[in-house]
Amino acid sequence: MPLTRKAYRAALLHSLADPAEVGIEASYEYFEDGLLLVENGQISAIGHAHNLLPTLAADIEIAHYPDALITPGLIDTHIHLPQTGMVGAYGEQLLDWLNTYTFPCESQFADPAHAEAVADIFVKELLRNGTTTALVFGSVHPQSVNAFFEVAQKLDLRMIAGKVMMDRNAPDYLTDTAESSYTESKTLIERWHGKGRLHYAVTPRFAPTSTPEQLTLAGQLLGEYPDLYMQTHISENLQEVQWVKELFPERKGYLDVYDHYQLLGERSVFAHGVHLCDDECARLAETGSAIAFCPTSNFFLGSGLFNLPMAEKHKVNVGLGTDVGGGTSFSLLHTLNEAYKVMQLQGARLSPFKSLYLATLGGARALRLEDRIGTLQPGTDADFLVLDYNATPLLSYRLKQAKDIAERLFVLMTLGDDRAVAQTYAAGKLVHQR
Ligand SMILES: Nc1nc2[nH]cnc2c(=O)[nH]1
Ligand SMILES: [Zn+2]
Repeated sequence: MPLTRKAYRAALLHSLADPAEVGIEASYEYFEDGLLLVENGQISAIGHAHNLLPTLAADIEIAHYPDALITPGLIDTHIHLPQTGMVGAYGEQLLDWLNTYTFPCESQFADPAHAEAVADIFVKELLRNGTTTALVFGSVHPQSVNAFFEVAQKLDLRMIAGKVMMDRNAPDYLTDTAESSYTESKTLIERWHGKGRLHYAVTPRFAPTSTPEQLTLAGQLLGEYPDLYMQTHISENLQEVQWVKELFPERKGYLDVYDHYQLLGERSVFAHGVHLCDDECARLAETGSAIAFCPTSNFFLGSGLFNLPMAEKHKVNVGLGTDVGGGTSFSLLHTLNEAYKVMQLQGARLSPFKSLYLATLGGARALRLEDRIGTLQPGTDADFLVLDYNATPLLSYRLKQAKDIAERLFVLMTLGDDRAVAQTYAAGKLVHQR
């Protein structure tokens, strides 16, 4: 294969570590006039332009963005493909919202043509918003995952997805059985897991919609293949938490249900966790499990405020999730704007560098992919964004008032959204151009 090589000159910013662990200053690296060298889909060098330019071959192509910021691609650790068409469903909290809007909307995925059409829109929307990796819920229908992976494979994206397992407490038209969910998941794993940059996630929707038999088989699947992911929901809404107590009275609490069925582990991601207690956070940390923090969804569905400081205290890995369609935006920039307010309402702060971490390296760590994505380190996949400082007149004017990169970053998160994403690159290829 011929060597492809290209250089990108711009301001460059990436996380090096969690600010909660190393302090803000040691948590990031910033080059005001930086150069990123990409070779064969991977980053091969990063540094100051004045240091790297003299080392480049004379014929190398250099893209220069004097008024833009290059960051790693954003990582969405929780989103639902089949809810693309129902963002903004009015008036309900979680359990009624599922019955009134979500299940009927997801039922449309019985039609493979519908699944293909929505998968196409969904992936375009991810890339338009600068999301290069997502952990994705399909519907109960295997074709939802097939359609998604087909699109992702064509673009050589690093993506993780799974078919929902759901064999009770949902309409008959949308349930599988413990046995069928096992065999259908297995077929999808055989077809997709580890193909290129694709990974499979065993996906029991949440404890109330799975029988003990189904949860047992989900745990069994995880033991059968290496590096499989597990994704589900936990402790999002108080009525939901109460319902789980009634359905599983023999268990200590919500997390203990999943623990009992061996669903915790280093590649397990639990969405929301708004109402988790200290002991549950400690157990998540002990097992290396992660939480997806989904602020726009928690506001929209009136679920509550996620306690990020508690997760930090226990050293639980936390990523950021849009949770579309309970969440209201595909934009992780917009999601960070809301995350800041979640912290404000609890008398805490979310620094711009912690925000950057959550949307990039923190997400990568939650997914155990930090050696591949989430930074601009040499040797990692060239998944990155060009954020345009002049995307809108207000953004442009406001950024000119900003004194340093911390303030510019915070303004990008407050005023920025899909409009700020000028280009998205995946494995070194341009996959979105605004
Ligand atoms: N936000 C959200 N919570 C859930 N809990 C179980 N299913 C869902 C879902 O689709 N969205
Ligand atoms: Zn969700």
